Amino acid sequence: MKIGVIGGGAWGTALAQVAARGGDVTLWVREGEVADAINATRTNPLFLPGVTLSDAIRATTDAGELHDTEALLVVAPAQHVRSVLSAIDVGTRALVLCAKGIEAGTRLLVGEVARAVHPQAPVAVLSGPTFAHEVAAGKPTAVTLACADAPLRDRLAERLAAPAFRPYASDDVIGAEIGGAVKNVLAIACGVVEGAGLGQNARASVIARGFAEMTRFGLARGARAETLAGLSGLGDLVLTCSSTASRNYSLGVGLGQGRAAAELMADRRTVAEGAFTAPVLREAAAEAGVDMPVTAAVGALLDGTPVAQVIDTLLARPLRHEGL
Ligand SMILES: NC(=O)c1ccc[n+]([C@@H]2O[C@H](COP(=O)([O-])OP(=O)(O)OC[C@H]3O[C@@H](n4cnc5c(N)ncnc54)[C@H](O)[C@@H]3O)[C@@H](O)[C@H]2O)c1
Ligand SMILES: O=P(O)(O)OC[C@H](O)CO
Repeated sequence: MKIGVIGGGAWGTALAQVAARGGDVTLWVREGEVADAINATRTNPLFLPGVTLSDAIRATTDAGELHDTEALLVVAPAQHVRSVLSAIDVGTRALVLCAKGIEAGTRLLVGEVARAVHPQAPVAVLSGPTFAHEVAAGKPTAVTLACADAPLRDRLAERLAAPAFRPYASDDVIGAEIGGAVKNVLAIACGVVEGAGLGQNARASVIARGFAEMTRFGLARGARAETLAGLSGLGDLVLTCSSTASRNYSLGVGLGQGRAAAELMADRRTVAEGAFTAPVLREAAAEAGVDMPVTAAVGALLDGTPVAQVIDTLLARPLRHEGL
């Protein structure tokens, strides 16, 4: 199975490196200088510095060069998945969504966006605790690979698997997507706890209560609890809520220090998906009648509400039962 990768950021490049262990890979990238650097120097200095890429990866800015691939890993940022996919003749080839987020305006998960743009294409989701630089370095990593079509899922898993890259099969596509989208917002919240100096107890509480709200939202959208408690949900939540290697957590640290979201987001070339997901997740939760106080707090901070006021509002909420 020849693999195409759409998106030459850190994660697209790392996944191209994973797929290149099993054969040739065509990597579509948006920036000409990134394609040139990959083909000429076997590096992506803009988005994944310090990694020597496989000779089996060919980078291009011409989506037409994806024509001979059988499956496409979609790794553009969530807000750009629609425009990027609209420019590609996908047909009935499998689309493996690897971005984590919810589209603003439509409130669609990226898999739902893919189905809307290419209704003939089968959809899978690859998600989990996966810092790109660790995957590219060959460090042991496990992911959820969710797809309703079991034979296709097995073929994809066999094609991408390696001793240090273990896909775990699931048929809960929506659950895998919701975990990845929501954890980015919760990672911002954990960064705020760090930036505001609120302590380790508070961070653990945000992880646990954040997981409760991820689960409430997921169940309301038809996800299964076991998926949310797996690699793509709790696993990724723990990773990104614990490390400044997470762009979302780092953004939260800045917000917690009282810096403005606009200042923190200005001129950045890398994506912190939680900043785009938080407002749309807040809307989706309200629409579904799901209480998501941590998400609401992150949304308020991104809107410019002072950090002390946001924390006071969270802590002043009425006492409640711990269950969902
Ligand atoms: N980096 C990771 O460790 C990691 C791991 C798992 C999942 N992801 C997810 O993968 C997705 C891509 O993230 P990344 O880390 O590879 O990106 P990145 O931050 O490394 O790079 C930014 C990407 O955005 C693209 N981009 C910018 N403007 C664009 C536009 N107008 N249209 C289309 N593309 C545009 C750039 O070409 C580049 O590919 C995100 O949803 C992210 O949450 C990232
Ligand atoms: O750097 P972040 O916060 O975008 O996290 C990257 C991945 O999603 C971790 O699994």
